This record gives sequence, structure tokens and C-alpha cells, in this order.
Amino acid sequence: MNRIDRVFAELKQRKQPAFIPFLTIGDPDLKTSVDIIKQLEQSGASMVELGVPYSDPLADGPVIQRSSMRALKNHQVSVQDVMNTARQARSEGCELPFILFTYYNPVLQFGLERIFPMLQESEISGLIIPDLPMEEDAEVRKLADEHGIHLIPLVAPTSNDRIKRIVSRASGFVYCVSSLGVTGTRTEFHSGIDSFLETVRQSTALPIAIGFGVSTHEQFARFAETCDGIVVGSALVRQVEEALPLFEQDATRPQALSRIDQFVRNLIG
Ligand SMILES: O=P(O)(O)OC[C@@H](O)[C@@H](O)c1c[nH]c2ccccc12
Repeated sequence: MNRIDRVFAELKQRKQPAFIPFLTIGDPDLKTSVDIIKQLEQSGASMVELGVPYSDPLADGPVIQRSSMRALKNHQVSVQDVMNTARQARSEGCELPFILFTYYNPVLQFGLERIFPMLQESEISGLIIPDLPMEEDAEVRKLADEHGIHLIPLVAPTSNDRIKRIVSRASGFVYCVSSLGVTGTRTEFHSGIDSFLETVRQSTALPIAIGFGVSTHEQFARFAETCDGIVVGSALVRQVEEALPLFEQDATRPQALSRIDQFVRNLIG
């Protein structure tokens, strides 16, 4: 059974939502990313989106854009580096399911035929490609299925009649985008968010997760009532950004990690 399926099944029994953080890998460096992933597991994460930094992150707001730029400036982080980070975290005892999060271009550069066997070897259980439209995903979906990797689709409040078609081919879980626009913390969400989530819920037996804009415990708790998982990216990446000076010195790295621990514990309560 795919690790993602197992975790959702366990959480459903416990009537708990999945906390799914997104992290830009290589920000500020690959070793720190491994340490942060392990910290996230200890703090209560259910699975982790491993973000491949990209030079043209069109769907990302300023926090994740800055994070990608730092990773690319420091180390030119590649898909291979992100897969190596997953292997390293696994070798250091991390049991969390990993989801590779990448725009389509780095996947094409790496090579469709090459990437899936390597994702499988790296024990990466899921893949999210936000700029791969359903109409063009047949080859990727076929390869993902053949390698037991969930190709997780995104649906938006404006997807409307496309929702049924998108979720009918979904695997793993359905990622519901809470608002229009780019990633980034928000004080309010799309006005029709609750009916949108209900529409998705009625359209699939798969778990549904929501992302975009979540940064507070109140928002987490609100969505935990109707969703099986909550994705948090920018608010966490912001914590990493603010802790960068602490990560720079060995003596203060524990403080940086406990800052992330505190953020997560406050968030998921
Ligand atoms: O950052 P936010 O607002 O918490 O949203 C999650 C988001 O970061 C993560 O899932 C993500 C990062 N980059 C993306 C691009 C498109 C869709 C989703 C994403």
C-alpha cells in the first residue's frame, strides 16, 4: 500500500486531519532541509510536500518565490537533489510519506522516462505538478500509475464542471485550492469555499486536502471540519526565512528548529 494511503487510513480511524507542510528543498541548504523534515515529523506532520525550487514559480507568492531564489542562488537545487534529500531523511529514520512538488519544466528537463523509476527508488509516494493541465497529463499519469506513485491533482473554486473530470482520474488525494491567485497567507478565502469543498467531496471517495493561505490554528481547525488534510506552505517557509540567521550557526540551530516546532504545534493545536 502506498504510504499516503496508509497515513490517510490511519488518520481517518483517529478522526484526525493530515497536516501537510510544503518546504522548499535547499533553502537555505540541503542538509538543513533534512533537519527541518525530521523536525516536522516530530512536531506532527503527516506527510511533506518536497518543493523543487524553480526560477519561474508562476503560481507562487513572494515568500515561496524568495525561498526558491535562495535555494537556486546557494546551490542550484535540482530534482535529483530533492530526491537525494528524501533518501537522506529516510536513512535518518523519517517515516513520513513524501510528495515531490515541482513545476512541469524541471520534470521535462529530468526526463519523464527517468524520473518515475527514481521517484520509486527514493520512496517518494506522490507527485504534484501544478502547471500540468488535465488535458496534457495522460503520459505522466500512465507512468505514475505504473510506478505506484500518486499523481495528485489540484482543483480550484473556478474548476466547476471540470471538477468531476479532474477527480475521476485522481490518485492519492485531491488538492483543493482555497482561493484564486498565488500561494501566500490569507485572512479570508474564496467566498464559495464551503460549497466548493462539498462539491469535491461529493465527486470523489478519495481524501480531500485544502491549501493556499492557511497560517493560523483557527483556519486549520475550520478546514479540519470538512477536509481530510490541510496543506501549509508559505507560513512555514516564512518561519524558515526568519530563522535563517539561527540556522547559520551550529550553536543556534536547535533554536531554529524549536521555532519551527512551536509554529507547527500552535498551528495544528
Ligand atoms: O503557501 P500556501 O498559501 O500555504 O499554499 C500551499 C502551497 O505553498 C503549496 O502547496 C504550493 C507551493 N507552490 C505551489 C504552487 C501551486 C499550488 C500549490 C503550491
